[in-house]
Amino acid sequence: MNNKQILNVKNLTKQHQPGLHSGIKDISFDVFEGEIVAIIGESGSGKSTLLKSIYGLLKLDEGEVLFNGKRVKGPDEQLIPGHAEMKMVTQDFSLNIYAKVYDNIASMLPNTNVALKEQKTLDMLDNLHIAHLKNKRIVELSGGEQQRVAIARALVSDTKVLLLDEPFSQVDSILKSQLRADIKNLAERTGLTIILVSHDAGDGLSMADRLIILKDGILLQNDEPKTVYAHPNHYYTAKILGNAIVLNIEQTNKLSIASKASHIAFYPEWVKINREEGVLMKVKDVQFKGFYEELILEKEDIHIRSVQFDTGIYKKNDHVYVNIGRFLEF
Ligand SMILES: Nc1ncnc2c1ncn2[C@@H]1O[C@H](COP(=O)(O)OP(=O)(O)OP(=O)(O)O)[C@@H](O)[C@H]1O
Repeated sequence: MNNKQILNVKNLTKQHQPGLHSGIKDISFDVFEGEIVAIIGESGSGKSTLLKSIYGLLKLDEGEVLFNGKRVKGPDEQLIPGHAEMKMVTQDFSLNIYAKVYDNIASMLPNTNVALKEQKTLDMLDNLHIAHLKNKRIVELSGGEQQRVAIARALVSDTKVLLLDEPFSQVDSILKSQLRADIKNLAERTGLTIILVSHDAGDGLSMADRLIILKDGILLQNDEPKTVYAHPNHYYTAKILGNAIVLNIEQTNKLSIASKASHIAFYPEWVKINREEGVLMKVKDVQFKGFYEELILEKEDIHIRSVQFDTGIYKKNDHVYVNIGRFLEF
C-alpha cells in the first residue's frame, strides 16, 4: 500500500425506495493504492448498494466517486458505466458456463496482439493457481474454482481496482483461508487495490487493511481492523466483528457490573470463570469447538458466552463464578 489515493467516495446517497431504509446515506471515504478495504455489515445494511454505487452501476441520488481524481460516470451518462480499470466480481460470477476456463479469461483481451493475449491469460491462470483447470469447462468446476476464474477474468485486462461482492460465499472454510491468502498475496505483489463486501467479519479481520462498518445504510466506522475490534464506536460493530455479548442497563445491574452506560458489550474471550468469586451463574451448555470450548452461562434472562482453552473443566449444570474482565460502554 502507498499513500496515493486511488478512489474518493464522496457523500454517496442512494435510496432504492424513498422514505424506507433501503440503500445508503451520505457515505464518504478514501481508498489508497494497493489497499484492501472490507465493507462489513448485516444483511440489508447496504453493502451491495455501496459497491454497485462505487462501480457506477446505480444512478445516485447524491454524491460522486472519483477514480484518480476523475469522476466515475453513472448508467445514465455512458453505455458501459464505471471506469475501464475498475472491475467487479459479483456473486453470480457472470462466466460463460459452457466455455473453457482459458477462453473465459482470454475473451476479455483484444486480438490485436495474439501472443500477448496468450501470455497474459497464462500468467493470470498461474496467479490464481488455476492453470491445471484451463481446458475444463466452467460447468465442471466447484464454486471456489469458479470464483478464482471470475477473479482472473476481472484482473486480466490491466485492472487497478477490484470490487468483490461476497467473494467467499461459495467456498468451504479450508478453501476460504487459501483463497483469502491468495487474494492478499496477489494484491501485495501487484499493487492491486481491492474493495470487498462481506457479511462475514472474519474476511475483513483476516485480510483487510481497513474495515468499513455499515449499519442501516450509514457508515459507522472506518479504521484498521485491530482498532475497530478494540474500540468499536457502536455495540453493533462489536457484535458483528467478535460475536460480542450486548447487555442493557438492567442486565448490567443484575451482573453487578459497575457501569451506568445504556449498553455494555464484551467479547467472549473477556469472560473469565472460576470456582471462588464473581457473579454466580449456571453453565447452560458446553459447546465443543475443537481446540477450545464455549460455555453458555445463564443468570435469569441473561445468557453470556465464555471461551475456555483449558477444556473439560466445567460441565453442563455446574454453578460457576464469572468475572467480566473488560467491557465496552455505549
Ligand atoms: N433494487 C432494489 N430495489 C428496492 N430495494 C432495494 C434494491 N436493492 C436493495 N434494496 C434494499 O436496500 C437495502 C440494502 O440492500 P443491499 O443489497 O445493499 O444490502 P446488503 O448489505 O448487500 O445485503 P445482503 O448481505 O443481504 O446482500 C435492503 O433493505 C434492500 O432490501
